[in-house]
Amino acid sequence: MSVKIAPSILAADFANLQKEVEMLNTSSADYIHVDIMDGMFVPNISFGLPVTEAIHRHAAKLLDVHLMILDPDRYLPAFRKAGAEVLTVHIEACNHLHRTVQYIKDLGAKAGVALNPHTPVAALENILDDLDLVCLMSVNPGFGGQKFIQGTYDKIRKLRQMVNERGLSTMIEIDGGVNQTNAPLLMEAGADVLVAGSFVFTSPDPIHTIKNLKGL
Ligand SMILES: O=C(CO)[C@@H](O)[C@H](O)COP(=O)(O)O
Repeated sequence: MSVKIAPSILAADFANLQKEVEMLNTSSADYIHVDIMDGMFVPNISFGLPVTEAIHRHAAKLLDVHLMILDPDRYLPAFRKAGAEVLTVHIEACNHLHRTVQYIKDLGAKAGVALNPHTPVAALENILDDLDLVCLMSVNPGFGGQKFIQGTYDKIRKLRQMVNERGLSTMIEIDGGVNQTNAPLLMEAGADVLVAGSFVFTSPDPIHTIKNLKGL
């Protein structure tokens, strides 16, 4: 099975958001990755609920919502209502992660947990069995267009081993600095989903770029 691609809408032309979403609808993308930044957990503010709801209104793809916000429990029902199919919270932003993950599931969404580059995959030891997705950040979160951190490969291999040993179907998602050069290596290391922002949206033909990233 080919890797899933989740173009990050953060890199889209916000002045033509409907057009950008419609373009993704015609592509082989599997999800639309929606980056929510609060200016507190990460040093940037992106957009929030009304924009997510507007993306959902035009999207034929599932929304993979990445909450880079402190105390995300406050907003989980609202983002679910706005169209999130996957809700991913940061391990570094949750005091009671197990409760947060159950809350996401109770809302009927798939539960994801993201790890910053400095956080070891061993931190997932007691929560992994409950997760639908783990997002390994391959850049420090907050901005698109950053350089891929090489140490990510080792984290993917370790996590792939944990997932396989437990017989889980938890997806491994890689987020940040993904491009045509590292995509095959990320797949080989064990990634299931690749988030790609600037590489897709700054390319002359995003539909073709998405197809290439998938290895089709
Ligand atoms: O969450 C983030 C950044 O915090 C990512 O989703 C980026 O938006 C990916 O963008 P590129 O690195 O592919 O440009």
